Amino acid sequence: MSFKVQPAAPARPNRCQLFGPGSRPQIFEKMAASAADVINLDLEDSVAPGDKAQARRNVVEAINDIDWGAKTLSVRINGLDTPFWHKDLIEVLENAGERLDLIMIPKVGNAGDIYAVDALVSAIEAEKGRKKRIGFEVIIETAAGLQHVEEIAAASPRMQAMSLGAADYAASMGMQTTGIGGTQSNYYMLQNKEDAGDGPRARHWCDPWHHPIVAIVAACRTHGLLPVDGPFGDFSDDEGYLAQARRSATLGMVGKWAIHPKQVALANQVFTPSEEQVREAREILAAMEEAEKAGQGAAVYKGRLVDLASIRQAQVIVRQAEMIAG
Ligand SMILES: CCC(=O)SCCNC(=O)CCNC(=O)[C@H](O)C(C)(C)COP(=O)(O)OP(=O)(O)OC[C@H]1O[C@@H](n2cnc3c(N)ncnc32)[C@H](O)[C@@H]1OP(=O)(O)O
Ligand SMILES: O=CC(=O)O
Ligand SMILES: [Mg+2]
Repeated sequence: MSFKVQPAAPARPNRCQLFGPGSRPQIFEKMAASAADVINLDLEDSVAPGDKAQARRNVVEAINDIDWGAKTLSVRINGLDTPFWHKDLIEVLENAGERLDLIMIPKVGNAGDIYAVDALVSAIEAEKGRKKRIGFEVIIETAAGLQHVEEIAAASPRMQAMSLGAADYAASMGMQTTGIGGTQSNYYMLQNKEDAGDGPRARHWCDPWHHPIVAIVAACRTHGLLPVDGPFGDFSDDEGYLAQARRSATLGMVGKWAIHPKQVALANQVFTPSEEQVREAREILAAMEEAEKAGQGAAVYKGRLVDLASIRQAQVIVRQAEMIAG
């Protein structure tokens, strides 16, 4: 470990973030009744430009009037390249009560973007005498955002989480796809001609999201934020969603967005450590306790090596399970 100890991420469940357009108030109560840990009321890309003003009013009313239970409540504002973002902040923060937890900033390109939002939010909080400090979550979904991911993670003490926005990321990178997340048909390795012989050549699909996911996880873990996987657009493909979520969980992400209510249970399933995973982690901790008593730093568990690093790995799973159980 470096002399600088890795800071802990916020200790709150973030397995699923359910999105809903701010211009569709009919679904807000359904969002509140869902099993998502985080609710994102959207003022950005799911709201048509002509509906932005009404959507702000809907969102303020929903924050003030709906019982959101123990959920983390977030509003996604418009990007800093639009004429909407400052009014999103002013109208929401001047009129919504203290129930609001987070502001989500999309298309963040560098730490200066966070600084600008922080300055405006701080001024409104001070003027209105807001008691609870609003936290920030951001979406890494542009080439610049990926290049500056670490400075963005470190940009403000308000920062709590970072998501990968696969749709805008693909557009910004010039990727040849209209799919939102998941497997991309043309991104594959082809078996060597020689190895295939006379038979058909096997294809192995690669993961085009691997690099940004790892970059986001590393930046988040370095600065004590929650790394989150973003949208999976084809909500008729449960298996595809599960596969994407499992890859993200394996790489260290703590949750994934749902852009349809049916995806909430899928995210919760993947990002809640299973009974089997927790049992095995506890057994490893017990095996290491025995090893320590015997004056050993390494032991054998189910025929494989476990050592002091295994304690840290097992603790990730046990702590995650305990935090979710409350
Ligand atoms: C891709 C880049 C991004 O930025 S993603 C984040 C921004 N996008 C969004 O917020 C979109 C969120 N999702 C939606 O607006 C809707 O789910 C879309 C995809 C349009 C589908 O809506 P719809 O055609 O009504 O679906 P459906 O008939 O299958 O609905 C079944 C029941 O569920 C409800 N529902 C729908 N969406 C939500 C939601 N987001 N949260 C909570 N409930 C939702 C519907 O009202 C319907 O309910 P009921 O069965 O009639 O009672
Ligand atoms: O905002 C999300 C995205 O995928 O774009
Ligand atoms: Mg986006």
